[in-house]
Amino acid sequence: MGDLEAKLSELRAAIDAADDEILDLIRKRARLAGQVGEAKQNKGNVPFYVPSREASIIRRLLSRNTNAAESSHETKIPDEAIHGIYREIIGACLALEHPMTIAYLGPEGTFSHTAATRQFGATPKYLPCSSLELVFDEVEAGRATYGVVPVENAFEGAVTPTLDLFADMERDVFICAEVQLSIHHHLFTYAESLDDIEVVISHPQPLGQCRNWLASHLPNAQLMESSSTMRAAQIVDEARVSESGALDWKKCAVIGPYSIVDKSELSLVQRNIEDFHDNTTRFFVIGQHDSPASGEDKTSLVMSIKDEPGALHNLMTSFAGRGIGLTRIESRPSKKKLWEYVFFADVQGHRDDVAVTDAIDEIQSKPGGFIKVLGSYPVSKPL
Ligand SMILES: O=C(O)C(=O)C[C@]1(C(=O)O)C=C[C@@H](O)C=C1
Repeated sequence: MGDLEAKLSELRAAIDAADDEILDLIRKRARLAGQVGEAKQNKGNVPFYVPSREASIIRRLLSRNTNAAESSHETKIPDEAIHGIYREIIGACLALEHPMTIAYLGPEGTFSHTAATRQFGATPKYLPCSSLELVFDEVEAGRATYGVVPVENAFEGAVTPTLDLFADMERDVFICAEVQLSIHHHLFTYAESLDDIEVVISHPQPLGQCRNWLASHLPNAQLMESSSTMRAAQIVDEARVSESGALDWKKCAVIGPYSIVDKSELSLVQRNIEDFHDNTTRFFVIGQHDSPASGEDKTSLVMSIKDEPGALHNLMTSFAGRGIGLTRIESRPSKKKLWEYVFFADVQGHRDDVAVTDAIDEIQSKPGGFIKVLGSYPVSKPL
């Protein structure tokens, strides 16, 4: 055996021993989480999923990892890796405590699916839904334990169908976590060259997020909207199989995630066509409860006030006067009266914080004031 082989086999034996220890510790962790689950079960009506606790665990480990790298002068294990490893471990422990079904805008492979698996790992059962409305329905009916829905893109703005579902006062779901996902779009087609592409199909958000690229590379292509990116790939594949002629599949292209390569024979012809390379979409995890405070939280609200000059300013003073920062404000038509609006706001802090509670109470007491707390949840970082 050469020197290299001898060295490698010694190191690999040490890695095997380390892996054994890691596995034993994961098993120990799962047993402890199982005991937490039993305690909750005995108490009844206590959520198994606690986003604030998960956020605290991950924040603590990220800072421990940074400190360990600094004090040992070793290369730091990237935050994304620590995050991914622990999300997977915690997700497995959670699913052992209680079976989880996670609804998302499908089919499999959409960005919503990726956001869901980033949050809950590979262990739960995933339930693809053909519309955002169905994701809400599944959660409300209890057929899904949680749902994952896109809420806004950093460059394209609000996912308005999601906001409209939250604005529906008949809906009874809470936001319990947020997930921020880096988004890269790719172009897929059966066409021989870009010159042959006449139709580009995707969800309206990716079409908007690639607007400049499309204008300069496919200026004459017709843009066709689909319910999701993966559905766009299915539409072209269905046209290819049926040869119905309704859609000339050889002249179509699709914009979507890399996962299309696993689900379709479409060729990936152009990578990273998003207009902004730090393109990020924010998703909400919805469920039948929100999250306890984690120490660094946001609260999402939907509100309205009497329609008069300065109405929005009047709403804002309740927060600003208490030093509560706003991280997002969005308006949507109320759909009750012409030119009347509801406002969506994300504010810093938890709904149990005195300042936030006071601001909410104050808005409620203003003439025509209405406010619904959609949920408080831990602040997340883009991944
Ligand atoms: O601490 C809890 O309440 C648990 O249920 C344990 C645990 C974990 O694995 O650490 C699992 C799921 C929860 O979402 C949070 C944490």
